[in-house]
Amino acid sequence: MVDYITRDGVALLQVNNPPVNALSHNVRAEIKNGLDEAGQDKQIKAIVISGKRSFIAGADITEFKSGSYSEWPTIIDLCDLIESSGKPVVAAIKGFALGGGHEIAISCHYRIAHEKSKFGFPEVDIGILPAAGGTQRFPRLVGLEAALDLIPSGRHIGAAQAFKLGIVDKVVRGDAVEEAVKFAKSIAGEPLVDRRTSQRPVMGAENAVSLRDAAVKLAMKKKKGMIAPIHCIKAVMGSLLPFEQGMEIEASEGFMLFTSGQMGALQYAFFAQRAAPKWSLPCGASFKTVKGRPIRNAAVIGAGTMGTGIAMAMLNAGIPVTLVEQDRKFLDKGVSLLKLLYAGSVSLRKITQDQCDAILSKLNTAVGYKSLTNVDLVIEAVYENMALKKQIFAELDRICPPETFLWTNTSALDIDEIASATRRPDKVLGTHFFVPAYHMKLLENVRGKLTSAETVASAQMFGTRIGKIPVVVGNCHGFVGNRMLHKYAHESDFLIEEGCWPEDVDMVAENFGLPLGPFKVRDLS
Ligand SMILES: CCCCCCC/C=C/C(=O)SCCNC(=O)CCNC(=O)[C@H](O)C(C)(C)COP(=O)(O)OP(=O)(O)OC[C@H]1O[C@@H](n2cnc3c(N)ncnc32)[C@H](O)[C@@H]1OP(=O)(O)O
Repeated sequence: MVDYITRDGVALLQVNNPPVNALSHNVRAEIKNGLDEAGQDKQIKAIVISGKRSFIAGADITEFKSGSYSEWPTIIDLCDLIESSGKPVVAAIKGFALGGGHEIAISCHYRIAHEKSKFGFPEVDIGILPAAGGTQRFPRLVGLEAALDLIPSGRHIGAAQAFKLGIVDKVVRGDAVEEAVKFAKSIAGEPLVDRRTSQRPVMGAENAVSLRDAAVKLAMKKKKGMIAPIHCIKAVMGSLLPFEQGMEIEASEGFMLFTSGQMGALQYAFFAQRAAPKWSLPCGASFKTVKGRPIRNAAVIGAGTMGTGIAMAMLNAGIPVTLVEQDRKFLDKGVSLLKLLYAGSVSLRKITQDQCDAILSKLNTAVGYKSLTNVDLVIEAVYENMALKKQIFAELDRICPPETFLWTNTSALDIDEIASATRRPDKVLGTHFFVPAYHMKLLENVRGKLTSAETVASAQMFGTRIGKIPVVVGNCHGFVGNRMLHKYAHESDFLIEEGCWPEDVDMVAENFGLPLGPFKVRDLS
């Protein structure tokens, strides 16, 4: 799990724990053994810590449930051992240095990073905080302001920004490990006293109160209903005290999170999101046995809210899209809406004007279906009317090549009945997008009784490609998402009958953490 390699006076500890080099208990134990061995070997003058393929993506999240995250040696122990090492320790970072991996990196005396590496503290999104000294060392490395930005937000940053902030000492284009070994040799024997992060002062302390208040305000807006960001902020503020006292504050803030229901729920969601795209069918076919067909180009029928949203989701992923309407007036309206949304993204600086132009260059439009003779996929997104959908599918079946997938965006209609209008029911599937389709992550891929495994595999692959979390569901009224939503909607309606105002119901749901309350969602569709 951790290879120990010696190179001309340098000990290289290379973590090899696929898929993401999480710091499971065995890994921690082997890192500690490697540090001990290197410390005792008189021939070794410096140590490099790296990861095979990628650096370290953090603690092993499964251990927060099992409890073994707190078994000796913990990540706290490792960070202390690394920082107090008498021989220089250099982190060689490629890929991800996240969470506990980032904490290990900032406990090293130097950091050499590949230009494409990524840094972050995503703990907040799984309901905890960087509890291995991250809330204490990070402000000492980058200053209070940057720490209050990056720890409560969980945002990843690239190597260039990490260098600007002082996280990284050198950014390299070539092999970070080779560069780090070379660098480690060059600094062997140099004093380490000013390289120990925990011994540094925190920059920006004079503005502590205003920085804290701004961070709290932002966290309450951006991570509504979540308790972890506030505990992160409190722990970071503890860094203004001497290091040991700050560590105690980190531990007590961390304790409240490690025993919270939110931690359990967010970590359940972390694994559920990764499990959802893995599908299997009663016939035995599964994501392991059946390969999907890549979608090279697509058409969307209907330029309303759903159709334009779906087209945008595909355009964002670089898939050329033809947006189709029966009437030029509706088509123009849809295209204007789509352009307006992209212009909004440019003005909010989410994308540049050049990126916007490149995206829009992949958009074609058509009135009628005649031009759809060379598309891999058509997604129909007209309003929920069975007769209309069947008529469209019959026509698409006549015009599109026999291998073209014909998928329908429906939230409730019977996929088998729609498929019966075609001679290719094996290629028909329901794609239930959620409003706004360019943004919402969930995609229900609804399997009809004759939908083939290849079609399911292709829809799942397509979903992942356009940045969704695709889930295969059965063909029944309301599928899964709307069956759940119906209960939620009924309860919201009962509250209105009992005298609440819709805006009050929305406010409670939003304070709980939902981006939009139930009545605002209904207004959208
Ligand atoms: C008293 C002691 C106190 C100790 C305090 C400890 C403080 C430290 C806390 C932490 O470090 S918490 C963890 C922080 N890190 C993260 O949250 C990173 C999570 N992972 C990711 O964001 C992504 O996986 C990635 C690294 C960006 C890679 O993304 P990619 O899309 O390439 O892969 P995934 O599909 O997400 O993951 C592949 C595979 O790996 C599993 N996995 C990922 N990260 C972890 C992890 N940290 N622990 C355990 N397992 C992890 C993931 O579930 C996937 O599994 P499979 O679905 O393939 O089975």
